Amino acid sequence: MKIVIDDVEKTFKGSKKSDVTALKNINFAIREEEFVALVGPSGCGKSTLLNIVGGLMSPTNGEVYFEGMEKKRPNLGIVFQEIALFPWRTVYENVIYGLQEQKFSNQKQKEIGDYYIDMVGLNGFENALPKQLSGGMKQRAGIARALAIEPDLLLMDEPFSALDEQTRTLMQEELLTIWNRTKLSTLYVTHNIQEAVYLADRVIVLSRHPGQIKRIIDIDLPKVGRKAEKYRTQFEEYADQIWQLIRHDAAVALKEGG
Ligand SMILES: Nc1ncnc2c1ncn2[C@@H]1O[C@H](COP(=O)(O)OP(=O)(O)OP(=O)(O)O)[C@@H](O)[C@H]1O
Repeated sequence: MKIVIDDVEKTFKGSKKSDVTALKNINFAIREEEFVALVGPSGCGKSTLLNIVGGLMSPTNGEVYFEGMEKKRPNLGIVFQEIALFPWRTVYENVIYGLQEQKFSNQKQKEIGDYYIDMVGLNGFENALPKQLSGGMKQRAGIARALAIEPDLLLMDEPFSALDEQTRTLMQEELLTIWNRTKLSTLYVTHNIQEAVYLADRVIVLSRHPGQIKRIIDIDLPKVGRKAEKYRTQFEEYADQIWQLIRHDAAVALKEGG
């Protein structure tokens, strides 16, 4: 199975001002068990592209399809920056939400719910309400909920950007551990270059106005232990290469206010 993003274009119709072409000529595929990061300056269309891949928005031209899949509709796991947990549901009830929707038996819900709560390290907090959780724990609950439906594709839009730096670093490490267990095809939006190099198999760099693919970079480093001393030079070279590609557009975005 692979997810094909085929010549996607998105133009937002302006009211008084002219139309905004947010994305143009976007062509790539997410392979089975591949982690793809999407990076680019503010306003390059990262979120728009993720929304289109997730079917939350239609492209103006082109299409997204799941190749080699027998089911009619793919299962999608979505994790946003601000996880929208149901405030009146406990952690457990939030995690099994998608399973209830899909009419899984109570026993199956419990089995899968417990498995993913354990995977994200929320044991002991099953009965807590979201307001009792820290930011990092909320994100973990959201990730468990997205994983519980065993999605064909995991979509993550800046999932850790609202967290403090230490929590964020820990969550990146945890995500990598989880990913190594689940090996889910993942599209991950971030403006953090280090995060992209740390997590991804491939990094897609977008330019802005219109958002186009500037370069696709294979991160040829082992998934585990990527931050080890012996890879430091290569890691920094990848990060620098990406920054050089983004730098000019990021400076323009800063002047224009995004
Ligand atoms: N609903 C909309 N109507 C009009 N223009 C839009 C709409 N949504 C996004 N845009 C424009 O499309 C472009 C891409 O926006 P998008 O939010 O996808 O970028 P982004 O890369 O995710 O930005 P950021 O990193 O700041 O979150 C921007 O120029 C934005 O102003």
